[in-house]
Parts: sequence; structure tokens; C-alpha cells
Amino acid sequence: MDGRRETHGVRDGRDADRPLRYAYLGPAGTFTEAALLGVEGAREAERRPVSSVPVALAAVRAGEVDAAMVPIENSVEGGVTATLDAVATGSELRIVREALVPISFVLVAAPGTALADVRTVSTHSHAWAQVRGWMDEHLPGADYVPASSTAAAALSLLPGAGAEPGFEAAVCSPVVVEQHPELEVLAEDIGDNRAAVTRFVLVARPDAPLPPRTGADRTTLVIPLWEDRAGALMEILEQFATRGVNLSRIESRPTGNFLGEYFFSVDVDGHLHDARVADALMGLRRVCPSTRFLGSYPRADHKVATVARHHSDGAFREAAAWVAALQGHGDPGPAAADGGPGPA
Ligand SMILES: O=C(O)C(=O)C[C@]1(C(=O)O)C=C[C@@H](O)C=C1
Repeated sequence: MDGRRETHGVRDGRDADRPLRYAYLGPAGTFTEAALLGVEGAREAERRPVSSVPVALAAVRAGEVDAAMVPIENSVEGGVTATLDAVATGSELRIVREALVPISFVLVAAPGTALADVRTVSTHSHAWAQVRGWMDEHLPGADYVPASSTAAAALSLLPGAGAEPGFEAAVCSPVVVEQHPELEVLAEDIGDNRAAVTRFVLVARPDAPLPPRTGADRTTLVIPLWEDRAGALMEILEQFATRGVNLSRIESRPTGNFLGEYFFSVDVDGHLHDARVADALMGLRRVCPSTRFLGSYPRADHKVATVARHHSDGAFREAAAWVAALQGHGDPGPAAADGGPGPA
């Protein structure tokens, strides 16, 4: 495949003659790049490494790229707040697919460096959080310098990289060592949790085609708290519980407007074309009109949701037909008093 004409679900076919363009947290060698390279056609596409998640998403919004690969959740550290915040505000975006990348870390340094020489270590903050146990044991007292990514920290240790980096070692993916064998590997497999996995999402503009339902799908939503009052969160959760929609992630994030104002970032099992999910969304729209739909897309682990018979598409269809038949026997009468969007 030559990267042309195939649009891989990130844009419609209108300008299918040019190659797809993807932004990702760079430089080459990050875990984010590994996630992107797993996308069919990405190796032949134009790949733009950028310095942060907000910069990647801004490039999507500005139409400079077709989609951006960004981390959203790590099995050890939890939600990636830079991503959760950047997709929740600003113009709308759509998640069109997800990718899972197993995470393993190496400690690297400039050629000729020994572990005993290391006083300061640099890496991405999420990576640092995943190697703290190893650091406490093997480099107690080492100072930490935050970097924009794991690979950015490692590459600044290469001979000829430029200014003095200000640290002796970096935590990065083994892929960086494959690309730069001149780096000294001081330790391998230093993650505190050997089974760590990061989930990434491919984010496009809102006119990207909705991925078809597969039966093993996920839907991502942003739900601002409509009112600061007792039971508001319960009312939101009820929309899912009463329709048999399972939540696989829920996080509260401050809106940044003022102290105490929060939104919920939520992943649920199922697709917009599942009747139970669509019905829950209608309920949410009523109790929380500024709910944001971020997309329905296939789960990377292909895990099929367990759905009780009374929450199946057929049960919703049958119930809607029953009510319609009952309504068909009478006059609807004058329009009910309408309080507009939001709770009465
Ligand atoms: O710095 C990188 O290599 C990234 O791709 C970012 C990132 C993250 O944001 O969580 C991705 C996966 C790892 O958990 C550590 C860092």
C-alpha cells in the first residue's frame, strides 16, 4: 500500500489523493511513535513529531494533519491528564481508534558512563512515575529533570546533541537503543510493574467517519457537572446503570475555570449504534446538555461487552414499538410545558 487513497478512517474520501498526515509526541523512539507505527498505512504516511500532546491536537484542529496519536491511559499511572484536558475543551475532536503498547524501560547514558556516575536522571513524568521503585533501590537520591518525552531525554545524551543536557542518564524505550546503539545501556527492564501497558488513541476532526460497530467497542465521553448539588453525579451514573452500560474508566478533572468546577472523563463499553448506549446518551443530554461525544471505536483488546437480554438492541426496539403502538391510539394533546435544555 502506498499511503495514498486509503483514508484509514481518519478522514472522508474528499482529498484522498494526498498521503495521510499524522502528528505524534516525538521525537522518533517514543512509545507514542510505536503506537502510531501499529496503525495500518502509518509507515507510508507523513509523520510529524511534535513536542507535546496539546501541540499534536492543535495541529489536528488547524487541519495541518489528519489525526494525532496521543496517550490517554496507563495501567500503572492512570489517566494522562494532558490528553484528557486537551480533548475536553476547545473545538470538538473524534477518537477513531485505540492502540495498546506494552511498556518496558531502559536506563541509558552517554558512551563511557557508569551507573555510579549518575546523579540526575531525565525522562517523561509518566515514565518517571513507573520507575520510582527501581530508582529508590539502585539510585537513591538521584535528582529528576522532566523531559517532553522519553526519547527526547535520551537523544540529548548523544555525543554531538548540542548543549550540556544537565543530567547523566535517561529512562526510555528499548527502541531508542536499537536506533542509537552508541548509547550506553546502564540497566534494562527497570519498570516497577513488568505488565505495564499504555493505551493510546488516534484523534481526528469531528467530520471523520464514525468507525462501524464491531461488537467489541468503546465510547468516550466528557460530562461537565451541570449543577453543583447533592446527587448530580448519581444522576449521571444512573443514565448508564439503568441501561446496562458498563464504565471502564471514570476520572474527574478540574475545568480550570474556578475551584470546585469539574468535568468527568468517561469510557463506556459499547458503540453509539448500540441501543443501550444511544439511550444512555439521550438521558445524559437531558440531565447534562453540554455532554461531549468523543467517539465510538473498536477496543484494541477485542473484549466483547456482556449485555443482559433486557438491555439488548432487540429489547429496546420492542419497548419503543410498544410505546409507539400505545401512542397511536390517542391524541397527543397540546405540547407539554417545555423548560428548554437542562433539568426543570
Ligand atoms: O515519552 C514517551 O515516550 C511517550 O510516548 C509518552 C508516555 C506517556 O505520556 O505516558 C507514553 C507511555 C509511557 O507510559 C511513558 C510516556
